[in-house]
Amino acid sequence: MVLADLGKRLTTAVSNLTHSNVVDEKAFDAMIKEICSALVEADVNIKLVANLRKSIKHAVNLKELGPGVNKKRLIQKTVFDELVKLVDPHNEPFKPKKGRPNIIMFVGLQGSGKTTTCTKLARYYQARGFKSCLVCADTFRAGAFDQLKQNATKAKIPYYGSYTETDPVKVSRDGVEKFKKERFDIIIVDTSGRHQQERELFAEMVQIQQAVKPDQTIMVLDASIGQAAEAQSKAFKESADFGAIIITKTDGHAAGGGAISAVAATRTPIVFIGTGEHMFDLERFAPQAFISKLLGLGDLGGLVEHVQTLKLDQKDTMKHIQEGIFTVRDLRDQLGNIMKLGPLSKMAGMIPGLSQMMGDVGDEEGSMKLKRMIYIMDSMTEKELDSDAKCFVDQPTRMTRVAKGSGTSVREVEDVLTQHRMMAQMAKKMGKGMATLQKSGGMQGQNKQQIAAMQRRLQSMGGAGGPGGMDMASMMRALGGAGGAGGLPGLGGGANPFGGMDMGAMQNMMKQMMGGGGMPGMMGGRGGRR
Ligand SMILES: Nc1nc2c(ncn2[C@@H]2O[C@H](COP(=O)(O)OP(=O)(O)OP(=O)(O)O)[C@@H](O)[C@H]2O)c(=O)[nH]1
Repeated sequence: MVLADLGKRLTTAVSNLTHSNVVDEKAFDAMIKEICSALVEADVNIKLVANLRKSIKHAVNLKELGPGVNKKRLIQKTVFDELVKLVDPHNEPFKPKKGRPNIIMFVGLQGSGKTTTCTKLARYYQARGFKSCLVCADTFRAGAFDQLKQNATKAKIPYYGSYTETDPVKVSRDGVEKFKKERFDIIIVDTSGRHQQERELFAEMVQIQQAVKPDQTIMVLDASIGQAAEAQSKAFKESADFGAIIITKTDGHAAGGGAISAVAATRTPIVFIGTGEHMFDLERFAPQAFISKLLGLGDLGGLVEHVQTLKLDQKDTMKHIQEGIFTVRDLRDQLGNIMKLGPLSKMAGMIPGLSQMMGDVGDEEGSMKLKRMIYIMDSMTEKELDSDAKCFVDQPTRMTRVAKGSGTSVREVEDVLTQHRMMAQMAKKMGKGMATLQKSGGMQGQNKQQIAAMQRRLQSMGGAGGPGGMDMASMMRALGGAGGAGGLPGLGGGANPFGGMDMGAMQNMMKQMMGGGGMPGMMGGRGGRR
């Protein structure tokens, strides 16, 4: 059972209850039982599961709930909150600062994914404007330096290592000194893994720590070890003290849930999780976002963060949305950006409900559909692209022309225009939300702050790639005018996770984009723009 299956089981347990007509003790107990057995099967510690069970039962006392209380909502929210608590280490990790050397040392067993993760992390910081580099202090395993070199070259990260020097302490010291002189912001030192039993391994780690004086030592753990993560981290902690953990290979194992909760219980911050073999498959770990994604509720904050990393040009669109406008060109630019973002299946997990909707639509089919939409818009005139698309309603022959030019059908052109209309409606709502907030800002200091924060966020979406993850979810919630936590978005099926935002329309649009039944026999010749 992979982690996604655990998520599905948890989601099904809750939605079985929330979709049933009667929410009584029996149905509630059945839901808790299913949640607990799913967690135990995912190797979550039995004591932690028992605590979660107790907390949910305590928070939702069906007998004492007044008639005005929305039971389903309360249950959804409680389950969500308790799952978040389960994986929350309640501890802030070290945050690197620009303009000074931040030395990060990696420790962990052989094969845990250390070398791969070092490069992923260097690339992560590089993309955020930190001058990053790698030092290979694994002189034990033949080929370790070559592996790091290969990864670093692919990711365009400067590296240091030696084929002849056998003392890892010397190599790490020399590498760090060299990169310090060259004013690197992030210097990552990869160490040897060998085997846990080897005393020399731990002694070596301590010596390297003393030589390079890391600002942060990160331990890398393979998710498949499940709750054994606790014992393994203890063994390492006793020798080479570390400040944070990265759990790798969470893409392949439900036991990742066990590993994450086991580590969280020790209050050691989990800084990132590895979600695949690719360079981009590293996600900042945030308990709420993690649970949200696990339950198929998406991670819009993560999505925006990902977009920022890629420095996509969003300036015009964001400016338009602030003004409540959304042109056809905006849609074209956004679809073009989606194409740059990587496999659709990965992106889909970040958009609430989308991965369930995509169902069996593969990455290839999905991206072909997106490409055809882009071909359609590339066959429009400049004027049409910058319009609100009303010209197509006034003159339907335009659709025939565009269909011909792009090698698609009029039906497909209509679909694109329908999708544009949905986005335009959303933009209008967001624009109104901004205007309302701006108006009321004079009365309440809090609103002023909200607007300033929102404007900063909108600006940062414009490709500036500023540091700090953007909380798109709270922005949307604010724009939608919904106060409070808003329960457990989406789990109930028709729930509107962002207050006034029309997420249903957005989901609909994505559904059509990804799974609209394919378009037989047309391979989309690129029509010329007139
Ligand atoms: N699926 C998946 N594979 C990963 C992930 N992280 C690393 N791997 C793979 O795990 C394997 C081992 O990774 P390495 O980086 O060589 O492990 P290491 O800990 O550096 O091993 P030593 O250098 O021998 O100490 C490689 O095949 C990686 O591609 C991940 O998040 N998901």
